[in-house]
Amino acid sequence: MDISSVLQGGYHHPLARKWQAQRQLTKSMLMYPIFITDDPDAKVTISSLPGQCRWGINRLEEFLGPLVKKGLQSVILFGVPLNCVKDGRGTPADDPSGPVIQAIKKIRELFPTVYIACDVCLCEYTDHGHCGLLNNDGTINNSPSAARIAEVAINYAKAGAHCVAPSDMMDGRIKLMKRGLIDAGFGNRCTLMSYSAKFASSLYGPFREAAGSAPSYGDRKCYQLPPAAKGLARRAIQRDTAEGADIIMVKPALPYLDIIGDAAQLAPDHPIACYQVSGEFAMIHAGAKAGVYDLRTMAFETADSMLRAGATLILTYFTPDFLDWLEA
Ligand SMILES: NCc1[nH]cc(CCC(=O)O)c1CC(=O)O
Ligand SMILES: [Zn+2]
Ligand SMILES: [Zn+2]
Repeated sequence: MDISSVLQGGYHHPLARKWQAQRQLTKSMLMYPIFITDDPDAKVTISSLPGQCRWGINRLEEFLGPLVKKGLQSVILFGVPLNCVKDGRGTPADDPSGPVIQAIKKIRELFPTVYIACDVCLCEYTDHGHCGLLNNDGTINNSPSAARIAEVAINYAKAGAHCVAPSDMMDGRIKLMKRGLIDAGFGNRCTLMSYSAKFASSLYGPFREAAGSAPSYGDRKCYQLPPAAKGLARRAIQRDTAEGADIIMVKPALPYLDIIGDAAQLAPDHPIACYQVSGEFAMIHAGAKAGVYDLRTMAFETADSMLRAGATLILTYFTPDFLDWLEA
């Protein structure tokens, strides 16, 4: 054989094969999305998300304690209010006695080492289920929506969140939120992670069931990106970087690896996050159950693809599994 023909042959040993990775999955790269509901004693399984539950704040010690022991370092909170009165402006989102603010305080008290991010959106809290405030004709009213969402984020920061992550997709929200955080004294105490390139995907179904956040009419296509919109995604990444986002996120992850690559190229000095969403998680489980592949092998293959594309942080429901698998 010719010298220049040898490629894989030079890396025959498993360790040498590991060195081919530019970046390897570590526990610090994992952020675990968790659902907090307003019945403090609840532990309710979410049938569409294997192994995941809605938790009440009195159960957080039992839920997170074993994971923290295994090396869990960060979570992102989603509120699932079932007993509150929803309205047009999503008033329950930052109710001081609501599940998110209560959970921030509880987790800080129980697990001071855990980094707490909060998803910021109104869809779980509005009576119409859309992510912002509406005009009379039912369309999204962008500016008051962005202002209300920034207000919610600041209240999460005040409650002790280390990171706020707006997933609503209103234009201009990052600038408003960064300004608001600085003015409220959180300029150096709260990270702003933007869901910059969030696509109108078919992969959010299990989440909407888990969070009770499906829109009561219409869809989210006016504010989330069309799946084919590479240019818009690139512009959104550049805009959010300029508006003060500290972390850029791409969501979903697996069908949008090229966008993760674009983000890494457009914001090379920022951490790049990607969200392996509920439908991706359910799909990987379904395939494993059908005997298409081994669950663990496939989970690592998808995570590796995201890191290879340029991600430095992965939001994934596989976090508890990865904590076990990375131990072995
Ligand atoms: N703003 C709501 C929100 N925040 C995170 C997700 C999806 C997360 C997942 O599917 O795991 C969604 C769903 C949506 O936009 O409809
Ligand atoms: Zn929303
Ligand atoms: Zn959201």
